[in-house]
Amino acid sequence: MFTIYFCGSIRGGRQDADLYQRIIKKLKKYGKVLTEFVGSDELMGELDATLDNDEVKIHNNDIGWLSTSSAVVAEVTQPSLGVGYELGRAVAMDKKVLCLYRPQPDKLLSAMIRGANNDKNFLCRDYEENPSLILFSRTFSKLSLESTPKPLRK
Ligand SMILES: O=c1[nH]c(=O)n([C@H]2C[C@H](O)[C@@H](COP(=O)(O)O)O2)cc1CO
Repeated sequence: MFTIYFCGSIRGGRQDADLYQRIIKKLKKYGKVLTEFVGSDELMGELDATLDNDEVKIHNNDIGWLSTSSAVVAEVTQPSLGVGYELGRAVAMDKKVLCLYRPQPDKLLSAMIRGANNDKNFLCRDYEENPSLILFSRTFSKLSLESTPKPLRK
């Protein structure tokens, strides 16, 4: 099953939480979103309770999901240490990554994120308000095709 690890700011600031929820809803058309709670304070509260509000458990649980994910999608407009950390770990795990950024003068995107774009397995894309399904379908068909093993020639 195609699984997606979605990253979005939590302690970095929740002003884009509704947007995360809308993105997650669209992502669910392509596969299972492992971190649906990032768009919902209610789901996050439930998960935190299952993990005893223990930060080591939260961290290890997330890294476990990250390592099993087929692709990582991050909304990076609202700066977040946790999202930056997840992206670094994702690159180290050789994951396929899509970063989504809404350009704005008071929230400039880190060069460590935009500069990681290689138009191959780390994509960084600017967008306005709602990322289109076309962007996801292009990205995921590219990412999933690339990760599909090719049949061996006889
Ligand atoms: O309680 C949490 N649970 C959790 O899964 N995270 C992960 C998911 C988010 O993509 C990312 C947000 O990091 P931050 O809280 O530094 O903004 O970290 C972050 C927190 C809080 O730091």
